[in-house]
Amino acid sequence: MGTKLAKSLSLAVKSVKYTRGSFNFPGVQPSPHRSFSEEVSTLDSYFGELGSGSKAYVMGSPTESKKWHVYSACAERANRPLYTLEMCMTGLDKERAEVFYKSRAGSAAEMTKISGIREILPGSAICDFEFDPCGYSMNSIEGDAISTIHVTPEDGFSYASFEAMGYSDKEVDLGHLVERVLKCFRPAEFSVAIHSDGCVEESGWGGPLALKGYVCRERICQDLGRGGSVVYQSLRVGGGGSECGSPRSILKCCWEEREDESVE
Ligand SMILES: C[S@@+](CC[C@H](N)C(=O)[O-])C[C@H]1O[C@@H](n2cnc3c(N)ncnc32)[C@H](O)[C@@H]1O
Repeated sequence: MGTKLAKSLSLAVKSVKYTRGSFNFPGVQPSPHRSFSEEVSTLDSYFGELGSGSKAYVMGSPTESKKWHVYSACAERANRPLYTLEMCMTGLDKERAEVFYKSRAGSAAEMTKISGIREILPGSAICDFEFDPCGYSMNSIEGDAISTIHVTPEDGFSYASFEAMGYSDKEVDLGHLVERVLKCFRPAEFSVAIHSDGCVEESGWGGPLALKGYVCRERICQDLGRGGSVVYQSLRVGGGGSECGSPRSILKCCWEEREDESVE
């Protein structure tokens, strides 16, 4: 995998990060995605010896069904902090989701425009793609920064993801960026995970998100050693937020512990 490819190019792997939310349908995932423990074992077979070893966490309190999974292995700290923003959105507003049906918008370019996606990062160059009969993906680039969006608009299991890497707290206001993304999809629930090679919590992107119409369910900060840090926040429409939980380390000996990844 990555290590072999790097060696064939006379390069060495410096750092590895694998993250994901909770699967909507955990029971139908193929190997090695049947559990996070299995994913970690597979990743460790390639990267487990990198630096001082890997770190793996399931972030989210026991009362929350949705978790954030993080695997990190790092040989050395990066010279400058690189920020990654990941948003997972479920329960998309039906009207907003309809935009991603070919019957409604004929082309990917049209979907990009009428959904509001074009306004999220206005300076970026977008390569978009529409699926038949529905669904949408785009990749974009802006200088050193990239972003990507994938939309599954089907009612009952609608989902959209937004990921951006290379933008920083100095140039982009996180609250405004997240608001522009939310405007496109109006999800009932969503999470925001920010990773940086430095300390996210002390950066301009590390504070609690205050977004009109949404309440925070939980907010968790996790240090990843040489791998930097992650701030994970989970929000939902309206009231009824829950208390913040603590991250649960599943390092090494604890991997066989089964986690309940099902989503109600
Ligand atoms: C945005 S795509 C997922 C893209 C993602 N990069 C992937 O490869 O899984 C998911 C949406 O496209 C629709 N779709 C239609 N044809 C598809 C295909 N051949 N492969 C994946 N999704 C497809 C799905 O029903 C869903 O609404």
